[in-house]
Amino acid sequence: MSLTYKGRAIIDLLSFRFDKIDISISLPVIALVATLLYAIYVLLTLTDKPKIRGIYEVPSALPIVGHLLQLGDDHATVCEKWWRKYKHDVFQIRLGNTRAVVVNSFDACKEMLIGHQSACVDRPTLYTFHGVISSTQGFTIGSSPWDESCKNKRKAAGQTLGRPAMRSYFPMFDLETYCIVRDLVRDSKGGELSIRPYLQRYALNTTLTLCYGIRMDEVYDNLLREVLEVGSAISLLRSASENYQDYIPLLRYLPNNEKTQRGKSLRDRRDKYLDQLLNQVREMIQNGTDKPCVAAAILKDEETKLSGVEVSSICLSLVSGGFETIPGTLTSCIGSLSTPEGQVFQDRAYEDIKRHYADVSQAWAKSLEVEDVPYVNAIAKEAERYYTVSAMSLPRKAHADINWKGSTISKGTMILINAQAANHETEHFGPDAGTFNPERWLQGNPPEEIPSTGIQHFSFGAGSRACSGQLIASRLLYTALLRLICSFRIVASESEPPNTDYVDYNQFKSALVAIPRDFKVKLVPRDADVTMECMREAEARTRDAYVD
Ligand code: HEM
Repeated sequence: MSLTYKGRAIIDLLSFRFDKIDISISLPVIALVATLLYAIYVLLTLTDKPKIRGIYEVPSALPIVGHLLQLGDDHATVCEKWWRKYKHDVFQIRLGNTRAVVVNSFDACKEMLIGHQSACVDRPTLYTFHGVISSTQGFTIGSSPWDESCKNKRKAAGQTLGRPAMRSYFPMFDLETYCIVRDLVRDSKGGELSIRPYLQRYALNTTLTLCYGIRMDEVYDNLLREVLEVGSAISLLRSASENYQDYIPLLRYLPNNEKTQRGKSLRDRRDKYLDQLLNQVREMIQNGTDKPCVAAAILKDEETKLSGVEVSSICLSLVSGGFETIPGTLTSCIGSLSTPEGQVFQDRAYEDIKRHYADVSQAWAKSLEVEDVPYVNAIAKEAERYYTVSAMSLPRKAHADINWKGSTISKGTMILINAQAANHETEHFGPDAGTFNPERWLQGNPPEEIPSTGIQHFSFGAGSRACSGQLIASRLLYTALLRLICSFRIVASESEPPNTDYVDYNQFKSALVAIPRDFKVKLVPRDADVTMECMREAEARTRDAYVD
């Protein structure tokens, strides 16, 4: 076969090059350049932990950034897609220089968080959140590495949030849920409104009362809005996609580092209101008007071995633990209940409440003490599952080597729990896992709760670092839902309806805790006289309970 003119020219060119190169000099040079290039590549792909043998690594990581760009804003959804695409429910990825193991399926989350609970009890420390923002008030419990101080703080928080303490909070639950209904009645007047601000005040007042014995009566109180704004901005700075400098150290040294500056400014604003709250407690102690609360107990030196920073950290943990998670879950739950399908659930819940109690007034009073209306419990549990407000939970770190099906996840490796993926796994929850359906938790007619065996969902995490506020959270959800359902039929606005997609309802997917998109509802009174009577009773019960 004869070569074309072009082919011959290429061969000539190649042979010319080879003829001219002195092989004896060029080989070491080529080897050196190759080694250098390889060394640079290794340097740019270096991680805190070496690749874990036997655990699938998601392909196409880039030098320096690893998988950060591919993960985008919505880590939970992207990781779920990778699980389905590559058919590995547990895989490893690179967040810049940090190697992380991502756990996606229900069974794998359970195995990791419960089966290996003592080995994954640690939390990672991040440059911006731990180094900049938390430098003055200490780490919150949820971001503390597993050490003596963390154990003490968890113990102290456990006493405040545990079952025995719950009884003393009945007046607070009563007052705060009464105030939600009171202000909704006052402000709705047949029109439409956004319910989230009322629920934010509810959650924040609860934790401010526990920590400082202080509450705010106004939905748009300045201090209240400042706490919420700063808290949300900090939650955003904790996310990997918003804050590459945590994983790409070089970025920390850029001049005019905007993330560090923002972190410092948020820290200063937070210090200011925390000091203000603590000073108010000091003043109340001096005047003899202080309420039983974490800060007063510690300031009065009542049997505590905690340092000043630990006290701030506990208060901060409780305030930040509840202020977005509770309103996020409740607001989006109300969104689902307000749709035409959701209104059926509301009516059935209302029937169930009336089945359990002689009248609505008794249901209001008892909702503080027990969660015994199955339909309301089912709605709360479904809201927790469906709207997984902390989609990637709080990051964990291996405290010891973990033997994961024959592979070793070495001590110090970051572990990410994809709670959103596990909570919507069709293999576990059935084909309607992606639908808001409280009745999945019920059986029979009249409805009874299906007896719960083991872990129900991963919205509160699980195991040794599970949410410390779970008990109080479920009471807060239950009481508010019961009182709202008894008082109103909640109907979605036609012009500003809720987004009820379990991913898209969240306007900031990169934040640690979801912030639901705005929507409006119309509140149709079920029986205005009965609601008025319930409010009068609650007002009488809670009068003088807490200062404003
Ligand atoms: C619907 C409401 C809530 C949700 C969905 C929620 C969710 C979570 C999650 C996912 C974790 C991490 C668990 C893990 O790593 O396994 C956590 C930790 C924590 N939560 Fe909650 N939470 C809620 C309400 C609350 C409330 C009301 C408080 C306090 C008043 C609170 C206090 C805490 C604390 C202190 C931790 C840290 C535990 C630790 O690291 O040892 N949470 N929460």
